[in-house]
Amino acid sequence: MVKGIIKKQRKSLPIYKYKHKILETINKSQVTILIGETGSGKTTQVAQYILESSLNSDKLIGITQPRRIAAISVAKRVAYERQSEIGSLIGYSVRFENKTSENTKIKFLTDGMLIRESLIDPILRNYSFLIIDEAHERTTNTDIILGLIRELITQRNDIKVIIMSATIEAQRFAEFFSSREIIEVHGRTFPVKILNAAVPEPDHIDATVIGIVQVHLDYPAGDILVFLTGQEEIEDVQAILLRKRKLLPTNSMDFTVCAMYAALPSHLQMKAFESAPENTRKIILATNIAETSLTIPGVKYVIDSGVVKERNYDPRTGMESLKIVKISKAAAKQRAGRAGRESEGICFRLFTSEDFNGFEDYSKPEITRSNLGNVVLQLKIIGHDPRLFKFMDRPDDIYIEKATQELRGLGALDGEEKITLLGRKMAELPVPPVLARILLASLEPQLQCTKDILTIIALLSVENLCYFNRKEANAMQIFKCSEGDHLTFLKIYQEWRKNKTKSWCKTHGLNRISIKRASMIRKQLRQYLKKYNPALVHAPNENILKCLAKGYYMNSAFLSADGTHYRTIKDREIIHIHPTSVLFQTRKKPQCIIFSEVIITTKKYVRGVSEADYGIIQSFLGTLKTK
Ligand SMILES: Nc1ncnc2c1ncn2[C@@H]1O[C@H](COP(=O)(O)OP(=O)(O)OP(=O)(O)O)[C@@H](O)[C@H]1O
Repeated sequence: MVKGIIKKQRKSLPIYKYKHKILETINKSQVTILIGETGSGKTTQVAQYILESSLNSDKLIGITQPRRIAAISVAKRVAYERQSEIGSLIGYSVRFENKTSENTKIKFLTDGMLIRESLIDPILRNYSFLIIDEAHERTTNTDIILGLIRELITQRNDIKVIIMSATIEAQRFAEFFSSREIIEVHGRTFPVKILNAAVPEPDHIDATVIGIVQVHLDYPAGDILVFLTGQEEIEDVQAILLRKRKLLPTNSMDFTVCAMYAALPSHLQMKAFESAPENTRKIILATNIAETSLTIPGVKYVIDSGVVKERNYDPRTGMESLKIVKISKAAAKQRAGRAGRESEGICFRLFTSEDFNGFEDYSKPEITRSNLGNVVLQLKIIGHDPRLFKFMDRPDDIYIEKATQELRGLGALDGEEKITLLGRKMAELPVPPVLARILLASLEPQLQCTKDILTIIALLSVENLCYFNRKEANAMQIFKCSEGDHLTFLKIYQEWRKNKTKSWCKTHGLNRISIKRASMIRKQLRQYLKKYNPALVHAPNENILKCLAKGYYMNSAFLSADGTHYRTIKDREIIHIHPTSVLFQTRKKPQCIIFSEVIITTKKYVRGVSEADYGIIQSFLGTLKTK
């Protein structure tokens, strides 16, 4: 009975009509470009078509996704369609979680995981088919994969590649791979009506809350998926909605709220896929991680704020900034595409149609605006020269030069830019090179501070550890350490370990979800370092600061003579300590600081700030000059 329903549903998808053509093209061409509207069935069907055909071999069909939530949820869906347990015929592999077995034939994985597999086996001999899904998203990892595959097909003529995208950039993908095989799949499952705001909304959060309440009160049953920019906004909107829930008319339907953002533990993200109790509407507050590939059962309405948080790196100053920017037309279409998957849907856009016309067609590929430290490190390990590597969109030379310089400074590359043993060890760790360097420095016999550094790195890997904007207490101030934020983080964690209750977190202004996630990351990082047998003992603060300086020496700054600001040591840029830092209002400001990140708003602010070990900074900068 279930099998019959599934069969019928699969046959009803627009892509089904193209099955024969797709298989024929894959058979005759090494690279196929497949373009199709959202919901046409690309993600769930193409790998199954191959599996069911005579093209199938005893090797794997790999299908990549830019995000882990998509890889997991789509794998589960395909396993369901094949009526098989997840992890057997259909599996997935994402960072820190591998659900595959000897029997696995279709493997969903994040593109980051496929890069990790390339580090070990550059010709990816376990695969006979590689499907790159959502290629239009152009994440850094997708772009590296595209470049690696371009190289790979010259070495393996037995591998077939399918590039899948929802947009008309097909021609560019085809040119990049010198392929003439483009298939366009027309049609979508169900129509989605688009309703635009009549006038521009001055505040996207207010507009979102009003929009949610209106849809809830005025529209028939069906869940609502809402796009916001980040964890903090999601938590704020969640709190407002829960307050408003008490004021709802008694005759109206109830609602539940769940969240979906990258820093939320997987099992909580997956809650969005569970159906709400009877007569209750599910409202899912998500970032753009819910933008592509996902089918969230029950969702009939999408509310699109029209904005996204974008990370940009400036190689001239070495600073990274996070800004809320308008989304692209392609992203708006993807967001709308999350409705209309099980039945007709509506997308409420909190921007006018004129606004939409002014959006860029696509957002700029991430690789052209990111710190390339990790990219250069990974390419070096696979054996590519980043300066000659064929990127689909080449980052400016300065991005590669800066990353190479940084890696040399960190000791990952030698004077001739060859990868060092330290560099190889750094690449094994699932954190950016600077943090990997700090973790490895903590193992040095004269520092021996791995226990504490693990905690600090884990806490730096989560967002919004403390609530700053609320009237309640804030853990940073309660556990303030005069040496700065990193040791304050450590103290917070140590205190939390003694008392992990919800109420303790609340009275200490601590975000429980974030600290629990940090604890999980800490455990996983500890696993990676296990082979070095670290002495897991507490270390003096001085050692911890020395260790941090070894990674953050490029992010160091001196206090100005009048004590009002700092200037970065490398580029003489003026920076200010962010008000959330414990060093913001301190009476005696350190002469020299290191910092974890820069936030550019009205001024250039630095966050995650600590007193620096100047001796170490000086010696590191010295080595950089002599190289
Ligand atoms: N978990 C699910 N539950 C119910 N239906 C699903 C599920 N996953 C997929 N579907 C159905 O299969 C259709 C095709 O989904 P699929 O993800 O393959 O499309 P797609 O073309 O890859 O779209 P997109 O690019 O938007 O991800 C959906 O529109 C929906 O009708």
